[in-house]
Amino acid sequence: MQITRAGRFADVYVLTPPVYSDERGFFMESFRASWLHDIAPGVQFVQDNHSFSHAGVLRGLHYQLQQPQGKLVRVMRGRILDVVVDMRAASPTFGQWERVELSAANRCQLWIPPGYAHGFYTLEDADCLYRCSDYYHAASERVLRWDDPQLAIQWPAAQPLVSAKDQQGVAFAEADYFTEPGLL
Ligand SMILES: Cc1cn([C@H]2C[C@H](O)[C@@H](COP(=O)(O)OP(=O)(O)O[C@H]3O[C@@H](C)C(=O)[C@@H](O)[C@H]3O)O2)c(=O)[nH]c1=O
Repeated sequence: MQITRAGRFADVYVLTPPVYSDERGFFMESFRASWLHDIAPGVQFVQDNHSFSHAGVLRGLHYQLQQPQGKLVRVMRGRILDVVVDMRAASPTFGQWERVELSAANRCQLWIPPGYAHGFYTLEDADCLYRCSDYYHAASERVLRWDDPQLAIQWPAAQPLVSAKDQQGVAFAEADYFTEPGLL
C-alpha cells in the first residue's frame, strides 16, 4: 500500500493499494480500516455513496457545516478529476485547492478529511464510490461555486453539465467556513 500526500495539503492523501493480476484478472483489497490509522486516526465510516455520471459532468463543490464528512473516494469505472478546497478558516492552506485524477485504471483512492469542499469532473463515463465518516445532512449542506474566479480551479472543460443546485453555488468570499478548531 502506497500512501502519498496530495499536493500542498498536509492531511489529504492518495492511497494506491497493490493489485495482484494473473491470467484470471486481478485481486485487490479495496478497503482496510488500518490504511487510515496513521493518516486519519479514529475515523469510522457510516455511509457509502455510489454515483454514476456521464462524461462531462461536474458535481460540487459540496460540504456540510454540521456533521462534516471525511470521504474516501474511488472510481470503479471511467476517470474523474477530483478537486478539494480547504474550507477551514484557521488552516494554513485555507482557500487553496488541489486536483487528483482517480480512475478505474489507476485504482487510486483519495482521502479527504472533514473540512474540505469536494467536487469532481468526469473525464469519461464514471462510477464513483465513496465512504463517508458522517451521515448526509441536507440542511447544512453548502455548495461552493465551481467556477469561482477567486479560486480559479483549473477544470478541463469550460461548460460542464452541472445540476441546478450546483449552478447556485456561492463564491468563496461569501461562503460559510469551518471554524471549529477540532477540524485542524
Ligand atoms: C449526497 C446525498 C444525496 N442524496 C440525495 C439528495 C438528492 O435528492 C439526490 C442527489 O443529490 P446531489 O445532487 O447532492 O448529489 P451529488 O451532486 O452527487 O452530491 C455529492 O457530490 C459529491 C461531489 C460529494 O462530495 C458528495 O458528498 C455529495 O455532495 O440524492 C442523499 O439521499 N444522500 C446523500 O448522501
